[in-house]
Amino acid sequence: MPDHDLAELTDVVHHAGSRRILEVSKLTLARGRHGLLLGPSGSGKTTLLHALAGLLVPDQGSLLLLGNDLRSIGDVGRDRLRADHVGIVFQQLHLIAAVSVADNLRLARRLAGKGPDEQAIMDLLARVGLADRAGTLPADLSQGERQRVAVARALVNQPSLLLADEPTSALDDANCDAVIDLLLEQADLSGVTLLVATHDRRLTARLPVLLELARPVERAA
Ligand SMILES: Nc1ncnc2c1ncn2[C@@H]1O[C@H](COP(=O)(O)OP(=O)(O)OP(=O)(O)O)[C@@H](O)[C@H]1O
Repeated sequence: MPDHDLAELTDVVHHAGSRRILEVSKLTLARGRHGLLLGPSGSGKTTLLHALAGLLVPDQGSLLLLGNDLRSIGDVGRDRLRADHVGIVFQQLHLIAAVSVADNLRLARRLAGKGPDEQAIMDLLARVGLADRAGTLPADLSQGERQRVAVARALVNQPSLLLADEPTSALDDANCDAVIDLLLEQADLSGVTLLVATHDRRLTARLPVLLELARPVERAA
């Protein structure tokens, strides 16, 4: 694979209506360099994660993912790139409630156009401590266990980049540490680069801040 950065954003701006909700002059993500995207509530962290995942196209600027210009490759190209290279642990997790833990991982593979790989699915569930919960519905798990499923699902397609949106903000210190331990351990085991979007400054003790977003009111109109 060519030796380019994982992602490179330059002069990215995005609006919701007439409001400027994201402004990034420069962000480079290098392979293997885990880090934080830090900013207060409403500063555009989720918007930026969605842009990196090709879920939205920013109004202005350049956004390269593994050397591919996300602006010019179209919806199908962005879907393909995301399926092949990006895993996301959403803030609200978005597990599929109607199917089992293992089926959540199987579905993620199908949606990415990949065949079933039962061994990989069971290995991942074992890695996050859920080998014996494969047949359980998400509703019958604790919140911490559901988050573990979401991490396993985000890794099941062997992405290059693992994005996690506010994974710790509602947690006490011990659980905050446990979640960041989980993400770092699993990212390293999978050889994935981790980017955590958060307003939780406790995480600065664990990961370098790669980009700090300003409060919306501090941004130029
Ligand atoms: N589709 C949309 N329509 C209108 N406003 C939006 C839309 N998406 C985001 N916004 C606004 O853009 C700003 C940035 O939102 P975003 O969710 O990216 O921030 P965030 O930093 O992730 O916030 P939080 O930490 O609270 O999740 C917020 O003020 C939000 O209300």
